[in-house]
This record gives sequence, structure tokens and C-alpha cells, in this order.
Amino acid sequence: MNQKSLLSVRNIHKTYDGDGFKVDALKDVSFALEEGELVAVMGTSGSGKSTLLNIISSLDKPTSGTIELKGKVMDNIFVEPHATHYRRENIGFVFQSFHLLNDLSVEENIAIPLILQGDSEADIQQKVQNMLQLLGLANWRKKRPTQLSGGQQQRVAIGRALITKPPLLLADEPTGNLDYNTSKEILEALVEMRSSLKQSMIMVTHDPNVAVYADRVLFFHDGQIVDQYVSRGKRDIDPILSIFKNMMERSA
Ligand SMILES: Nc1ncnc2c1ncn2[C@@H]1O[C@H](COP(=O)(O)OP(=O)(O)OP(=O)(O)O)[C@@H](O)[C@H]1O
Repeated sequence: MNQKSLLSVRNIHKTYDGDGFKVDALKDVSFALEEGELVAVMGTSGSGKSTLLNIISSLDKPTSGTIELKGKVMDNIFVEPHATHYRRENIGFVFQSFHLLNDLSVEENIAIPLILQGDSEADIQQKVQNMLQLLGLANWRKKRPTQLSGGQQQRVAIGRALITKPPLLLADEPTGNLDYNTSKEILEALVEMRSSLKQSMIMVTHDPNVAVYADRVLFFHDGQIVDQYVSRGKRDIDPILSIFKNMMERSA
């Protein structure tokens, strides 16, 4: 793996072992994420995508294997208070549902992480203003989330996730609640943030129309990376569909 990788996932295994069941959710998963790279993790239901995100974000502990960030093994991130600290310092989250606070305005929602980290009022104003501009939300700053479209609400959620400049954005089906055109708009916004902020991102999806926006697609099946596609900026869905189809046929 490249020394300059932002994130290295090394030989991760995750077994859920309970009363009368044992599931190998991840089996020897390794990959690296470069600075400023947008990687899509694509796979069918149950292939281990959420388990992977949960481990990278320290919400779940791997059975074995390591997570490295900026070349450093993150060996204590699965216990508190380190877990919370690691997440707050390093990771922004965007989910399928927007999780905005409806009693607060757009700008107040985006400002929350800055308030939590104790920024000055002047800094907060400046940073939120810049983010609103970047996301095309300046005219909506005083609105409540309920007065916005789904796409606008997701843009607010992206702003809130990135306002503290976390090295890594984890997006779990970020367009799952949006129609086709709005999904495209949100994916364009993510690609724009990737380029203008050099933001590294991992985006989980089961949808080839979403994966096509990534620089690289990792194909998950049955807890393993079974294939990879490097797009080099081309938005060509055919190779992604073809790999996905082959993967499904091999497993049938
Ligand atoms: N807490 C848990 N306890 C037991 N088994 C689990 C647990 N979480 C996940 N699993 C199992 O691990 C496997 C991978 O699940 P995971 O949720 O990571 O898949 P996924 O690819 O995210 O699926 P989906 O697209 O449906 O969300 C599945 O077989 C699932 O049933």
C-alpha cells in the first residue's frame, strides 16, 4: 500500500458470534484510500458494506486486522473516550436520511460541530458563510430544514459533515432518499467537494448509477472485495454494470 494513503484498512475480519449463530461479515478485507480520492463500496445486501463503515468509524470493533490513518495504526479507537475523539477529529458522516435539527436554521445546523469544538463566534460565521457559498445554500441560510427540498436538506447535511474539515467523509447511501435528478445534483456536489477541498470520501451504495461518480469502485460480495474498477474520471457505467453482473453470476 502507498505510504501516502490517508486510510489503510488491513486484513480486517469481522465475525458476529452469538447464541446459535456465527456470521463472517468481513473476511480479510484490505484496501487503501488516497488523499482526495472518492471510493465507492458497492455490493448487494448483506455483503458487509455497513460493517466496514462501522469499523472504519470505530462504531464496531473488528475481530482482527487494523485501521491506519495517515500511516498511524489506530489501535485504541474501539474504546471510549478514544472512539469519540477519533470520530470527532477525523470523520464526517452523511446518511440516507438527513438527520437535521428541524428547530434550527440551515446555518445553525451547519454550525453545530463548530460550536461543539468551541470555535469563536467570528470563526463560526466565516466558516459557515464559506460553506453556504460552496454548497449554493446562501439564499437558504435562515430557512428551517422542513422548508427545503430533499436535495437541499442533504446539502445542509454535507455542509455540517464537512464544516470541521475532517480528513475522511463516510457517506452511507447518500442519495437513497432522493429522486434521480436530485441524486445527480448531490453526487455532483460531493464530487465538487472532493475536488475543491481535496476531500477523501468512502461512499457505500448498491446502485451502479451512484458508483459511477467515484474514482474507484470496490465490489463487495459475501464479506470480501471480489473486484475493483478504476474509472480515471470517466463516468462510464458499462464496466461497473458488467463487473457487478459477473459477480452475481459467479455467486449464483
Ligand atoms: N450486529 C450483528 N449481529 C449479527 N450479524 C450481523 C450484525 N450486523 C451485520 N450482521 C450480518 O453481517 C453480514 C453483513 O451485514 P452488513 O449490514 O454489513 O451488510 P450490508 O452490505 O451493509 O447490507 P445492506 O446493504 O442490506 O445494508 C450480514 O450477513 C448481516 O446479517
